[in-house]
Amino acid sequence: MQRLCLPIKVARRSIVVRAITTFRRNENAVARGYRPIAPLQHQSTALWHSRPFNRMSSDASNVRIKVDRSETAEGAVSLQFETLISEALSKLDAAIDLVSTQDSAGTSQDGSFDKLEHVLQDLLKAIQQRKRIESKTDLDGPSDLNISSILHLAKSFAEDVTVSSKRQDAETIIGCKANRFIDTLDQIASNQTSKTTDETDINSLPAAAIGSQSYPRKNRHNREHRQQIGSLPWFGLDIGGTLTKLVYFEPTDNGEDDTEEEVHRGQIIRQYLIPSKAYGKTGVRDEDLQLDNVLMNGRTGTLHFIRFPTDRMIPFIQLVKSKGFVQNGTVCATGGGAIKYAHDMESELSMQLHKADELQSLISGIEFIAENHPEECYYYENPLDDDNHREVIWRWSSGRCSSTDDDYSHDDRNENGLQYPYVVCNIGSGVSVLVVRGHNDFERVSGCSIGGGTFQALCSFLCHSDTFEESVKLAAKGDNKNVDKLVGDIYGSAYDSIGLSSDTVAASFGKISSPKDRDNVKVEDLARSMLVTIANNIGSIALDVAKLHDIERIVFVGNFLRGNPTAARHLSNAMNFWSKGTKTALFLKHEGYFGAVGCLDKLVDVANTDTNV
Ligand SMILES: Nc1ncnc2c1ncn2[C@@H]1O[C@H](COP(=O)(O)OP(=O)(O)O)[C@@H](O)[C@H]1O
Ligand SMILES: CC(C)(COP(=O)(O)O)[C@@H](O)C(=O)NCCC(=O)O
Repeated sequence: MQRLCLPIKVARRSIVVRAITTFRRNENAVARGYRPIAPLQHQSTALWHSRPFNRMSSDASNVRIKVDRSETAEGAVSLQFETLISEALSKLDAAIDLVSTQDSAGTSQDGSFDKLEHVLQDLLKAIQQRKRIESKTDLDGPSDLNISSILHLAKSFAEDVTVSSKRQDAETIIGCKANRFIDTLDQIASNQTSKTTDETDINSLPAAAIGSQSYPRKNRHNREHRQQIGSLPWFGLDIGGTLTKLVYFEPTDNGEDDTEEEVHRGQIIRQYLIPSKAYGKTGVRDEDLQLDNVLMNGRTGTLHFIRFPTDRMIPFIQLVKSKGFVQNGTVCATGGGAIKYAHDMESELSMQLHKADELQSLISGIEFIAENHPEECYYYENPLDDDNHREVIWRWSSGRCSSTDDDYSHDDRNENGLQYPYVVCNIGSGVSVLVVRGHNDFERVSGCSIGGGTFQALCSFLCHSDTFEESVKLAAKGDNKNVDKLVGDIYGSAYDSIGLSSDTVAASFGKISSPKDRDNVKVEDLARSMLVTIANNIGSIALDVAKLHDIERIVFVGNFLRGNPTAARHLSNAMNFWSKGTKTALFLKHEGYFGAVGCLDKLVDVANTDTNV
């Protein structure tokens, strides 16, 4: 297999991307049966449309490219792979050329960038912040929405390619990513072009992803596209068994096509939400999790993260009604409450709730945040060492092993990042365990009713702790060894022949079975034992799944982990210990918010199809 490399050279307003491209020049491509779909102005590279590829991407398995050497001749595999890469990189190259040509101020002039990722990030910023393309260029080119979207995709694609190329199975992985990348570009292209032509077949469109002469220059924000995906404001709501998570997308781009009503309602929402971090007695905005400059459904904005107990859902609906937050807006909801409260919400708020599947939203949300927040993921070093444990950022997408990450750049674990396949273990009220094999390719393979809800309920009964936060604090102070019976308590030492150290828990709560123990036990120790019991149980289920499916990385999410490093450290230790270091426990900073983000990110799908779960 040829190895993919992306040496990037940045000179004054000229960006050269070199990679494996079998036909970067028109003649070669034509000779191989491909036809240009969008010759670009001001640049040497045309966009190429690959009919074989498009057939593949529209078939039922379009989320995965199967490069199966046993069924496919080596040459055909390479050709297919090279075609994908070539096409993707042509588009990437085209996007870069297009923007660098148009960006006359040249944000990439300083010549100091040596990584594609940095170049693209700056170009993206240039587009988002200054909007110069829209007002000052004389090109009848694509809209800023188009360019931003393409750059966003190009950026994450380029990063993915850079990282994936280091892996042995790079061919398959990059094939998948290329497929997804091009699919999405095609989707953007058809959204863009649908307003100027009745043609829906992408192959027949002269004005594909970028470089078209036929885009109208007015209405660049593409009102039709916006209407398709729902009016502002955009809210994602995950109504869970214990907590409701609300994600609000605050647009920060110029929004020139927003209606007066959308602008007005946005102001009302911002006045209420943004100045405060707490709403009533139970609503909280997690300001530390706020994400700025996020591109979502073609708009740039800030994501705000808010939560409140689900048992406050009815008062919440009344609040939303009294403030008039969502009239004509778009609310996408997931979680069990999206079904349970659908009637109340729709009738009280005179709106239609777009419902999305909880687990699908969870995975979409994880992947969306992965692309937008390079510091999202971390793991623990020395998890149970009170003095020396350390959270280490696991760069799983953008910025992985960037030059700013010297500490980790030689660490293989970081270079791998979060790539398919991975296991997700969601610890909410209950627990779901999923295997994620690729984009849109996941399966819930296990679950367990002993989860975050169990922890808080038992702490409430046994330790009289009224809140989750109090229970977590108690557990952090306690010592489970005073409550749990250890291997050492039974053997007097380790049980070496089966690999059990003397401090391994042999029987949870096993030391407090007599009445006298009961009287002496401290609530902190009880809370800690509860936490360890639950974490070990969940860890064992997640690990079994990882072993069964031969997957190395296990990502733990859910609000049981919110402000609860003790639990995360125990989970980490359990993974290390029981897998003998072959599996890694990863944690995500937006712990319980992925479902809400995912259903918001799926705005296009849910608004169009009105998914019923
Ligand atoms: N403020 C809180 N109130 C109640 N439970 C909380 C709180 N913060 C974290 N938790 C923990 O998070 C769990 C709920 O997690 P979450 O991911 O929101 O799941 P769900 O969707 O089932 O509500 C609770 O069972 C509890 O263990
Ligand atoms: C039913 C649920 C998906 C609901 O999600 P949650 O509100 O707990 O986040 C989850 O609680 C669960 O998977 N429970 C475990 C069910 C079982 O497999 O035993």
